[in-house]
Amino acid sequence: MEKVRVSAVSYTNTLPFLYGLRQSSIIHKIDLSLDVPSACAHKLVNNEADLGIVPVAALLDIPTPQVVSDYCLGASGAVNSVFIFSDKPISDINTLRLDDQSRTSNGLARVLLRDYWKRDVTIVSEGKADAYVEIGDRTFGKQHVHPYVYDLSLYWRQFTGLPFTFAVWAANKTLPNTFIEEFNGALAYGVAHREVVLKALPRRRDFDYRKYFMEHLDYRYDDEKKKAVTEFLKRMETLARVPG
Ligand SMILES: C=C(O[C@@H]1C=C(C(=O)O)C=C[C@H]1O)C(=O)O
Repeated sequence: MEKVRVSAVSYTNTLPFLYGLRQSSIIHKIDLSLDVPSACAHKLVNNEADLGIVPVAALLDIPTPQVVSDYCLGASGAVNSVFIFSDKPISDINTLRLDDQSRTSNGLARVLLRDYWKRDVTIVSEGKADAYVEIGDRTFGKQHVHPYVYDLSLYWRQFTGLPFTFAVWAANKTLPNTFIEEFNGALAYGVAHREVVLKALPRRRDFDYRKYFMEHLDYRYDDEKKKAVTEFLKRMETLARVPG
């Protein structure tokens, strides 16, 4: 069999998955690339990869996405790495800049603004804005940089009562069952060995990696997270397309 082209997210949140894949013989059966989430989505949509941890917002652009795993990048409440940062309260912002590394969180910010905060805000892809979306490691330790900080999966929970799913392991084609089972087993191993991954991370005063891996991120793709995907995509589909 040809190697399966796999696109994984290049952020800390994915390290447990990478550990699992690298500890397994599956690593010899894949061509692994590490990409920011928007690039991962682009690869899956354009068939430049076969399998990836796909931002759920991009599932709308893949003709027949096949979710292959019981693991995801999700959160049951605050995730501590997906924010709207602002110098004004949400009630006063008129413009929002999106994060070009994101697909899902950009959509989540817009859904929450419209449906939860009931705000009609102009979206910009670049340049100056009253507030901005930012995701991933760049946000670590940044909660004190701006006076207003909104952790988006926390507000989603307050709005819907549901956890949130940012990205799922999905393929854009049917892959052999034996491969999927082995792949999923490797992911499970990685999630079960988060402590080992934690030991290799540097200590930082302004960010608690242990809490991030063990409490904020929730890797299980369970029924509530599936419900969250359905609910989120239903709302996302009704957003106007923005350039970029
Ligand atoms: C929790 C996170 O979830 C992510 C956010 C994504 C998005 O906004 O498209 C996609 C994958 C995840 O990396 C994060 O990046 O910090």
